[in-house]
Amino acid sequence: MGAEWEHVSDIHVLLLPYPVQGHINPMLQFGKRLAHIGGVGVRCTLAITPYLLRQCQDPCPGAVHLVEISDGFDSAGFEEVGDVAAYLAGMESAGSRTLDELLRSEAEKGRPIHAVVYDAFLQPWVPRVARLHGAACVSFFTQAAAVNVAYSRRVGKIEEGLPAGFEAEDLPTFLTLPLPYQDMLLSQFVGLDAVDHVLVNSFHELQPQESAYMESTWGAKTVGPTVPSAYLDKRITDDVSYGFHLYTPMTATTKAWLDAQPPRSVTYVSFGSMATPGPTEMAEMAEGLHSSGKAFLWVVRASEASKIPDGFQERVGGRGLVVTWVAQLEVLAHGAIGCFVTHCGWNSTMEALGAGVPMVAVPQWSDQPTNAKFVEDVWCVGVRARRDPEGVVRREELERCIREVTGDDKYACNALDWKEKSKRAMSQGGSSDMNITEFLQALRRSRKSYEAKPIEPLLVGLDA
Ligand SMILES: O=c1ccn([C@@H]2O[C@H](COP(=O)(O)OP(=O)(O)O[C@H]3O[C@H](CO)[C@@H](O)[C@H](O)[C@H]3O)[C@@H](O)[C@H]2O)c(=O)[nH]1
Repeated sequence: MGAEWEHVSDIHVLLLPYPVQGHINPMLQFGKRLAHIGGVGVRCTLAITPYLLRQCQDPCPGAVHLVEISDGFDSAGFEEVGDVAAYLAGMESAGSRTLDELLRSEAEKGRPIHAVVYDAFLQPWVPRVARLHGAACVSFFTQAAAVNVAYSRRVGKIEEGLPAGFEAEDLPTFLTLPLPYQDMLLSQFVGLDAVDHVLVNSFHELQPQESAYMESTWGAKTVGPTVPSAYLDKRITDDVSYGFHLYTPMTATTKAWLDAQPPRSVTYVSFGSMATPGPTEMAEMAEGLHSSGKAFLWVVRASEASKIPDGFQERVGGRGLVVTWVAQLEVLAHGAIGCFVTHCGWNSTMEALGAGVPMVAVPQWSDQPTNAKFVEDVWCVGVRARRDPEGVVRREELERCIREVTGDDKYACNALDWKEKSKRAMSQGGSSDMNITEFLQALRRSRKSYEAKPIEPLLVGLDA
């Protein structure tokens, strides 16, 4: 038993994200917060696939320890595997086996895992294994409460009516997702009544009705936004980034360029870590940015770069900077940023709210249309770009949206309001802070029953 691990009240929490950037960030960040609030008595360990561990060149997970878990594809990323069904099946079988090994080996090392916080996308196979080891099972939702509620009611799969004020285009895409994804989204709720805790990366005030519904149905608690402390409450002094970039951020180039721009003059454009807009939409976006007349910083991942029109950078000169990845939180917090053209991934959406930056929403798929609906109509912190009959956001439309958001102060004012509310939720006594504290207290209480539970052989549990 190591010297760091000698406290009678010690709790060991294993964090198990779905292995993509937009799911690793919130889970790792939650672990850092838990370790900070829990103090020396709480150890947090994040389990990551070997492939992603290699891809992240300089991890800075703060107080969180990193360990390996396999998804069955140790030498290839999800993009190389390509086949969604094969990937998800491989992840379940290799993941179950290596999770079992990990839980055993940590117990043998004298630091047994008392709780497994796992991505809701990994329901129900993670709890099946975790329970055999007597660990508390904690399902962690990385998407908005409104989206989770929509999926749980299968809205979009069966026509059972739309929520008030919602059009079909505002719902999470469901029927257009590949079948294995549809199954995964519905599986989030299979056996959810039986897990020990349900957490949501959001804060109550953002979607009060939907958060209350999740709380009354599954006892779900909001614990977000899981954004590094430096951008919110500033309680964790060295917590300045997520600490697990899967792509290398071009921080120095970006900062030098932004520093030279006037306040609130730059349009920041990023579609997160997964979106792959078609070549036509990318070309339209390029022309829309050009014709908006504003300076812009555009993140185009290396895999998407071929879709940028030839000679584009030369044509726009110093007015635009195209980069392959940035430290997004730093960019959003930079005074030069005036608006954010975003695909409305849930992390990007909450990061923009937390930074007080208004948005132009260009949702692509999955939960993003619903997030865009909230951006435009509920929080009024931006506008949504509309697609033409061919399904493309044209240059004129993008230009119109950028001009609207940067030309009317109401969007920036509303965004600044949400910045304060985000900060308050995570500050001492805020809604999410209290939920995290209560969660920790519950783990401390349940540690006793953990000690009483015998570990069963894995095969019995998996066959059941
Ligand atoms: O140059 C960049 C671009 C992005 N990011 C970060 O990458 C994350 C991206 O997350 P998100 O905005 O949620 O987008 P996706 O990567 O697309 O996330 C997936 O996961 C999310 C959470 O489930 C969903 O909401 C999205 O629809 C889904 O595509 C954010 O934390 C960003 O700060 C960077 O650090 N640098």
